[in-house]
Amino acid sequence: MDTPVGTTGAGAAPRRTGGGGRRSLLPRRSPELGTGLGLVAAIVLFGILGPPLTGDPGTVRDIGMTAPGGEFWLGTTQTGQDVFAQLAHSTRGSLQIGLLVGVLATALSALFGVVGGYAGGAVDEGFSLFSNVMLVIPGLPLVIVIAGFVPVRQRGWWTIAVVLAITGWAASARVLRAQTLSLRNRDYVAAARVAGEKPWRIVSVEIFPNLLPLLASQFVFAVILAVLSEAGLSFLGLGASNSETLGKMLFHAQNGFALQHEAWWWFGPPGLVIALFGCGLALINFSIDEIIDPRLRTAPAPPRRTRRTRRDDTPARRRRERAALRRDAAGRDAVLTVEGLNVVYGGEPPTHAVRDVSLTLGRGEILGLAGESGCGKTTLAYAVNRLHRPPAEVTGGSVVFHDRDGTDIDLLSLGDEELRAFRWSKLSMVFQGAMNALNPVSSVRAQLEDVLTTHRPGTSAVEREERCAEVLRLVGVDPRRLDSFPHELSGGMRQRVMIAMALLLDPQVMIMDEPTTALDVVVQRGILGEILRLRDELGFAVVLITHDLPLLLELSDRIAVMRDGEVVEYAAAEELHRQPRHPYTRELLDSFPSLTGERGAFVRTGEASARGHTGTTVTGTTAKEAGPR
Ligand SMILES: Nc1ncnc2c1ncn2[C@@H]1O[C@H](COP(=O)(O)OP(=O)(O)OP(=O)(O)O)[C@@H](O)[C@H]1O
Repeated sequence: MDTPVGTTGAGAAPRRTGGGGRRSLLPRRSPELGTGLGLVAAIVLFGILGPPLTGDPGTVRDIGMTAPGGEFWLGTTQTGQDVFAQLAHSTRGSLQIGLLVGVLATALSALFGVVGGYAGGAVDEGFSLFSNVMLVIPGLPLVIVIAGFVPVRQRGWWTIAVVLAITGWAASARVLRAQTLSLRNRDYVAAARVAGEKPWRIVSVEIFPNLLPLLASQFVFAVILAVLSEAGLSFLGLGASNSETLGKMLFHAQNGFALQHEAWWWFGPPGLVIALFGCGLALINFSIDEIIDPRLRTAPAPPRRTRRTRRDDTPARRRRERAALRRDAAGRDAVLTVEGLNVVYGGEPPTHAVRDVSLTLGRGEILGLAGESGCGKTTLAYAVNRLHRPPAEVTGGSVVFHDRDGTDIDLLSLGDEELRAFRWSKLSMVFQGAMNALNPVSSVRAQLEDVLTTHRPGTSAVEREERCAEVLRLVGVDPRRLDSFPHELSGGMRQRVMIAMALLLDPQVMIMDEPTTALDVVVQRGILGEILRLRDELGFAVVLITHDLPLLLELSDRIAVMRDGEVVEYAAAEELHRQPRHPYTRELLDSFPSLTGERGAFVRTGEASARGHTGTTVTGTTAKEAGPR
């Protein structure tokens, strides 16, 4: 087992979380889903098995209207017909219509919405026009007119279903079209197009699966609406002639003066079945997203672990460690202290993504987090800022922010409102893939001003304008770009705008998670150079996350090397470069050869920068400049 190396490396040896166990493919069993499935399954079973078991619902008996009991569980109608048998046949009839309408309406909306949206041009315009026309025609009157015109003998259950489907697909098509237009421009669809995939394949393999949650809920909605609409039509005497339905039962109950005779068993059961079926489908609808989209399947929270996973957890040891952490900041006041942080993603099996990590960030320091993909860098950064979401859970440790005014803020115990006020004003974050983090339909001005309005509501319009222009200037973007929309900016400019946004409230710490990954080397270096300059100018501290160890060596004051969630080495960048102590660090450094064949063509001077930071300044070239890796 590797032991951590460095000044304050984590104390625990690596542990692996449970090996076996199959990942759950099913959504979390929620009470809504269980109840919904139970209700719908019971009604469907009743519709399937009921008719053969209950016999002919039309048999007339000379017993008149009788209350439930004895031979007839739900009593009889005026003509002595068995209400229970009628209910079973009517449930089957209504289900048939509901199902057919669901299938037809969903297919029509998918055809007009998805195909039109993807094809674009004249096809889209034609389909859109047709959908819009269908949308403005009032549904129920049209159904009544169509159903009224169809001769009674031809008005079978399928005719009613077709009529209901024709009048019920257009709204869904509009929603699907909008979603398809958005998906069409996603990178993975562009990649499929570039890879030469045929349009039908792109629609069915790349786009369609992403629309499934929407389609499924539209299907459910169409079924509910069809059952209710059919009941309405039958009640008006315009229902199917060849099939018993729940609506028809209600129609006959009304004609037989069931209400006046207080024969609740005649009209009550069909009404109840309609209501329960609608309820069941609505409850399933709640869970549809979770059933279809694996990203939404949150596993149950992992069992709470002990707050400390260290063997020796005595207060004396903790005091010693805290003192060591403070000493680590080497001449700098600490602005952030992370101690023994543990983060676990619950699931089957759980992933212990951050293990007992202890770090100190000095005021104005650039602390690099290095390590291969999946070692827990992003999870650590999110947990520090309390941005982690279930199934991630902080199972131990502390994160303390040491404010300029001398107060210590325990981040893990802040309430929601305090946390909202804290984030961005004291600790801001530039996210991985931040280029895409700007809202495409808001101007740069609106997005920057939004931050000021939220955190400093008292700021006047003029002050906001000045501050926004100032931060843009700081990051090297012309303030005239305030009125631009994100799509009018280059990737590098968008990234600079994101950094400007992170600077707006003059934070003391900035966490940057792969801030320049998607940019070319020249732009990347330009932006990182700006960050160094701004750090010197404004004095904020940076936690910089990247896979690029040479870059970290160049920019950071200290570097923490992570592996399997643990910090295995934590040292000054210079020291780590010259004398890597942990075999994994050596392995990482050796994986970045320079063109000259030597490890990284850096010449670190080790001099303090002009502002007195102990950060190491660099001359010469980086491995990145030296050539491709
Ligand atoms: N939502 C999640 N559910 C379960 N496990 C997750 C989840 N997100 C991340 N993990 C796991 O947590 C571990 C750490 O992931 P993390 O994204 O923090 O790594 P990283 O070092 O930032 O990787 P990269 O550099 O590729 O972004 C990985 O094993 C990953 O599989």
